[in-house]
Amino acid sequence: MNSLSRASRLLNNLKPSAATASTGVRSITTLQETLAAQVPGKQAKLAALKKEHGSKVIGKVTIDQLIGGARGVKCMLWETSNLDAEEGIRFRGLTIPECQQVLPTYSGKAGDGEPLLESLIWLLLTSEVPTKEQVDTLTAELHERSSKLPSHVVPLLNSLPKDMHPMTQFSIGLNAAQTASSFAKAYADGVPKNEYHLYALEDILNVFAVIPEIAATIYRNVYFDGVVTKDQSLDYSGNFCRMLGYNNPSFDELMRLYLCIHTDHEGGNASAHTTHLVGSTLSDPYLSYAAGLNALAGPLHGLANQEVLKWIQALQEKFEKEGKEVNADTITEFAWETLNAKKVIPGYGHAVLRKTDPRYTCQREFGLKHMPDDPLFKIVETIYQVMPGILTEHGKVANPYPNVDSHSGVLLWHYGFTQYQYYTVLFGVSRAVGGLCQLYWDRALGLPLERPKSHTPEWLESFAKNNPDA
Ligand SMILES: CC(=O)SCCNC(=O)CCNC(=O)[C@H](O)C(C)(C)COP(=O)(O)OP(=O)(O)OC[C@H]1O[C@@H](n2cnc3c(N)ncnc32)[C@H](O)[C@@H]1OP(=O)(O)O
Ligand SMILES: O=C([O-])CC(=O)C(=O)O
Repeated sequence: MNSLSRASRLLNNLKPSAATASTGVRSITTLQETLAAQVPGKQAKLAALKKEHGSKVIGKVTIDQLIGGARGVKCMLWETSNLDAEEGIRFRGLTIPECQQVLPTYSGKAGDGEPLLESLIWLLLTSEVPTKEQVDTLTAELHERSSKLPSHVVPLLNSLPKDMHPMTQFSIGLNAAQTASSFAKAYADGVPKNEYHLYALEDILNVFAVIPEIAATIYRNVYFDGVVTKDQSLDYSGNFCRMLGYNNPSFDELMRLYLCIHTDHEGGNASAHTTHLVGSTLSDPYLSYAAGLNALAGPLHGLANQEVLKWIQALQEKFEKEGKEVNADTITEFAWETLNAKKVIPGYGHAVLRKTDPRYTCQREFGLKHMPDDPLFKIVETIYQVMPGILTEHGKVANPYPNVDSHSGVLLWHYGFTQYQYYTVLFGVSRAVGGLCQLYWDRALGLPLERPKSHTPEWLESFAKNNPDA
């Protein structure tokens, strides 16, 4: 088969069945059609930018930055979101409150409830705010694609030791699902590079579709009976909640909010960057995002949400034993013990943000609305009152304010979701969306292998010696 007919066959396969009504008349523009219309223009724009301005200097790099984890070094193209140190994240230009105002919700009315994850997938991929009808077609398509989880994955997950960390299991599960990759097959078959994005999109939508079952199987296996029950009459998040074993409309709303706000945080964060880096080698989207999951599993990144709960549990345990109340004074005492032991306060600080994370703020607002009297919610509120002052006094931290991980666990705990070792898996279900929507554009724009330059300490010493005024 020549590559043109293969590509047009793929495009036909990609059209969601729900987009064509039972009459066979297509009434709305599908996700694939929207993207197909955008790709040539975006490719041309990027080529023009490179041609006209490619040699312009946008920054310098100091030795501090080279040693210090490349903070602030501008070296990555990222379409889907942008992070401002003061304001926080914007998804395709929209802040979180703006997304909450304009994106379709479960009730169908924007602003009435939390946005659907499918709305955000559409927004991040296309930069357009979808209609509820468009979102519904995507929900139906993802439900249909969920059958593409290879049959060996659940038995493999069932065979894993229950005490293996849920993130390790998640990574194994997604790596194992890679046998279904269309991208890997297409590459092996020798498709031309201008078609890579078509196969990448196929894989990306399939990853979105199958990861709830991987994640839910891990949860049900490790903590319960291993039984996963779907309800595909619901949206992506609602169905995921049923698969996890939760059936509470308020928890469904929390999960919609949770899954939307954790999706994307521009390109430099470790999980997104890893996905982008691994994808740049033309590893397929399954392998690329499995690598991203391994980055998310680190305690300075996504694992911090479990560490926050662990920290609060240890705090409660200590003062209960001592017969003391958990209040501003005891929290301050415990925070100083942590800092003096040269450990971090989980959920505080950030590599880019210099103000309270708006993802913290919207979760706090959810808490104020749904659980203002919850004892753990109140502890988090008290921590928020004292911690910025403590960290400022400590004097090392560039940002003394809370990040997203500081609040997420407490909200889950309120609904009885107390298995905090699992929390980062939920983060991983959401982060797939940001990392992989960008990976689609990486391939559509033909971005090259990522390969920055490193230097030895000897080179740096000699550079510094020979360039006293640099
Ligand atoms: C989804 C996310 O990934 S959000 C981040 C989740 N991670 C956490 O919440 C873990 C706690 N926070 C941290 O460890 C850090 O703030 C990070 C990793 C998020 C950012 O790291 P950096 O950009 O290096 O932070 P910063 O420039 O403020 O670090 C300066 C010093 O303050 C320390 N510091 C930063 N945050 C904290 C904190 N919460 N508690 C104690 N010390 C801290 C750093 O360890 C560093 O110490 P060092 O000079 O001895 O190495
Ligand atoms: O931006 C970062 O470095 C970390 C973070 O908050 C995220 O990835 O969500």
